[in-house]
Amino acid sequence: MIEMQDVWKEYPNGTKALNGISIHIQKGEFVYVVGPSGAGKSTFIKLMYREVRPTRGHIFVNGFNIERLKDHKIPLLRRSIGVVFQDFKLLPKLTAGENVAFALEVIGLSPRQIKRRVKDVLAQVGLEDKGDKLPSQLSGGEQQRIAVARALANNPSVIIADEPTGNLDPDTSWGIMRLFQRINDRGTTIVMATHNRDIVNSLRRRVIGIENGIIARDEQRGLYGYDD
Ligand SMILES: Nc1ncnc2c1ncn2[C@@H]1O[C@H](COP(=O)(O)OP(=O)(O)OP(=O)(O)O)[C@@H](O)[C@H]1O
Repeated sequence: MIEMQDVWKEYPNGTKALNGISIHIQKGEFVYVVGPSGAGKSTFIKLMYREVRPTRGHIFVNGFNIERLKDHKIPLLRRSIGVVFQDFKLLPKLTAGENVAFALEVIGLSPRQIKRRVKDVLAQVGLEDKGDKLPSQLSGGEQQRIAVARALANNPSVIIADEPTGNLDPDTSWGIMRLFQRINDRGTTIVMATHNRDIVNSLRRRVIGIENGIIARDEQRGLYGYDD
């Protein structure tokens, strides 16, 4: 499902972000990516949806060969992956429902199919009654739920989340985690970079620790393991 073979990433300014990463993540897994600031977590995650390209190595995601993928095939890859960010990245002038619909309109569904799918994913995140609100009219936790609904819209086999609880208070963060858990229970793979020690130590799952651009540890039911 997600495989990296000896992947290196050096940014154009010479920063060596990843120095030989090999990893295999199977369908249905729930994986935390942890490590000190600047260790390479975001780079590791961005490689999966080809936001950045590896300097060398091989990456396969959902059957796509990432480094060989032609530009016009990138949307196909991204439709098979839902991405959730720390700062939600909702379009501010669109309502919650329109933000979700936007992810669907690019794939050519009919207006009726879009409407039904938007309703369905908003219900999955518990916000079926907030579809008409603008992001600015929603709390941080609600905005993140809408972002999760948008990530779910195309029924992806993987959800990739980069610090999804980083801007949320503890209670709201747990609400988002319960949502990810439910999504994972239905078979969707979750890869989540996080600095949230409490969550990693309480909701025990596979932990991949990245330090200085390499995999320092990879544990089933691991712990957070850092003091930050
Ligand atoms: N676009 C870029 N150009 C140059 N250097 C970059 C770029 N993006 C990241 N880096 C550098 O690559 C290294 C790894 O960064 P990355 O964002 O992957 O780390 P991280 O583990 O996600 O950090 P954090 O926990 O602070 O988000 C850092 O030294 C960072 O400064």
